[in-house]
Amino acid sequence: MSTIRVTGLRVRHRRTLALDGVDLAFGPGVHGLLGPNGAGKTSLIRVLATVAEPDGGRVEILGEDVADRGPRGRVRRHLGYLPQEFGYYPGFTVREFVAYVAWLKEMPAAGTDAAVERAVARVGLADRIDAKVRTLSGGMVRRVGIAQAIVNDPRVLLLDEPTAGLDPEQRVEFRELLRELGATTAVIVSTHLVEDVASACTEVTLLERGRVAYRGTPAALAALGASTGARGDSPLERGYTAALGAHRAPGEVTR
Ligand SMILES: Nc1ncnc2c1ncn2[C@@H]1O[C@H](COP(=O)(O)OP(=O)(O)OP(=O)(O)O)[C@@H](O)[C@H]1O
Repeated sequence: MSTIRVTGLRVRHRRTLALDGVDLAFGPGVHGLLGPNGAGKTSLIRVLATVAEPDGGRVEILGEDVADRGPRGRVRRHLGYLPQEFGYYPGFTVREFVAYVAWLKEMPAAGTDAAVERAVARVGLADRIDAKVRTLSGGMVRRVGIAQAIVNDPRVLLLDEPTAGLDPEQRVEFRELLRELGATTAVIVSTHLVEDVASACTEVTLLERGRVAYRGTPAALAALGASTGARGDSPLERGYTAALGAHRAPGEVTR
């Protein structure tokens, strides 16, 4: 059984069809979500995070249909979510903020202190745990965002552009953490950086204008680029361009 199963998913924002009948399934592993601006990545992640309701289709997470309130509440305890724009309380310390999220996720109070310390240590901020969030750099705040997403040891972890704002060293560390988490968790990461996909992802889903343009391993995507002679500075970039080109109507201009 897949951890996440999405069938015929449709999401509309006013006149824009952000997701147009998407069928996808995800199990444990690190799943990279790629696609041009406006492809529908954030719309998909928000529906999976149960913060947005779809306009059509079905979303099952951990075997539960999240359209129903009861199952949705149960599923939320097993979700971790880092939105693209992540709101936090600057006056809280790292410890207070992550503990607050643990409380929101209805974690049993007894284990919370240890879980908060563990999550903060995993993102490399143990020495700043009692610092106020407002005193941290942008990259560190991003790591606090990741800590709050993993504090409940989620079975489904949804990260919307988590590497934005991280420096190269932090990115390398973050990818290691992703690989570790992916061993047991269904991790879905949207990113514009093909390097994130190359090194950390077990599978790639490429969205384009609300549809799935490609699904496969990073190696298969890179191979696609090699066989078509598409544009790009790395094998994966060439694969990305080739997959988009194949999905678009013939003769259409590449954005
Ligand atoms: N609140 C909104 N109101 C109107 N249109 C929206 C809204 N949110 C998204 N859209 C539109 O829906 C489409 C999909 O947007 P979405 O943010 O899901 O794409 P994305 O792949 O995450 O893009 P990006 O890479 O730029 O973050 C786009 O055409 C976007 O303009």
